[in-house]
Amino acid sequence: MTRLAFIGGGNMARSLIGGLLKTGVAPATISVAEPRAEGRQELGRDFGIACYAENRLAAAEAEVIVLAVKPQVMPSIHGELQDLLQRQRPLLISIAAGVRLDQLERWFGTGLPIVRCMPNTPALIGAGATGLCANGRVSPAQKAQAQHILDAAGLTRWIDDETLMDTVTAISGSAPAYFFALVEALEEAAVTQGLPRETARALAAQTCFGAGRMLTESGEDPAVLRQRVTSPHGTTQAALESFSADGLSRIVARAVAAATRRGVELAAELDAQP
Ligand SMILES: NC(=O)C1=CN([C@@H]2O[C@H](COP(=O)(O)OP(=O)(O)OC[C@H]3O[C@@H](n4cnc5c(N)ncnc54)[C@H](O)[C@@H]3O)[C@@H](O)[C@H]2O)C=CC1
Ligand SMILES: O=C(O)[C@@H]1CCC=N1
Repeated sequence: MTRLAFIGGGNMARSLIGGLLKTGVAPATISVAEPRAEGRQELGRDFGIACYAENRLAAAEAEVIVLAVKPQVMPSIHGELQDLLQRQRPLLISIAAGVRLDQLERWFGTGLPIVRCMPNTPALIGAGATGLCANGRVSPAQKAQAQHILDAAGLTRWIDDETLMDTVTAISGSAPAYFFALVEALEEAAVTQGLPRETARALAAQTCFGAGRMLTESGEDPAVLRQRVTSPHGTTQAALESFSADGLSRIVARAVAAATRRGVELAAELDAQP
């Protein structure tokens, strides 16, 4: 079985590890480096995996290393791993938003096989969505290996043009938060009208779940599903007309552009570092 190390044991590493274990991957094949003692304790307790304070200890013997630290931390971790990486030549998988393949090659070594990917937190329950992009050093077998790891987290799609990875981040990496925000807004609106909060939340959350399942399981166009809810001159039409009058499409397009731009900026900020 592939030996897998995570550098950084935060939210996203938890989500990916949770997804992997649910598909039957043995806990003994996964190790994590996490500087926070509390984080290590939680990961060990929840998943039964080996946790280390030092990156080198977690990465020792790994065939695949998942870089799961914040983009700003990425340039600072290569020093401690460099000789190990040159000796072991593992497949590196970065999940950091914005961080480009050429930056990873510069920091970790130009000869290394590297996959840049963008998963999302529903990976924790196997319902994630991940875009992946490989550098020229990644062999077909390693590509399959990366896909296998991310398939455990849910749906995967390869992206040929790396510049589109920031768009992927904007429409799936960050997007669970958009749906959570919509449910929060629905809940608030219902509470304002007098519905008990618990009832409002349960109804809104289940509706989000149901709509998501219909979208992914029916194979039908979202517009068709929308039309089926929308009776002529009914309640849904009234709501959709209100959304339209307030410029929902424009609001969403602007938000996606802002997230995409922020991905590009994150990489530029790292380029600007001494
Ligand atoms: N949270 C999300 O929904 C998603 C996050 N990402 C990306 O995943 C990466 C991690 O994000 P999160 O898990 O949300 O952040 P997080 O802050 O929860 O996790 C990062 C972990 O790295 C640890 N860390 C800090 N310095 C370290 C070092 N020198 N060596 C090893 N570990 C170190 C921190 O203690 C922390 O537990 C980011 O690059 C982010 O862009 C990608 C997709 C979705
Ligand atoms: O907000 C962020 O920067 C990270 C990347 C995608 C989701 N969370």
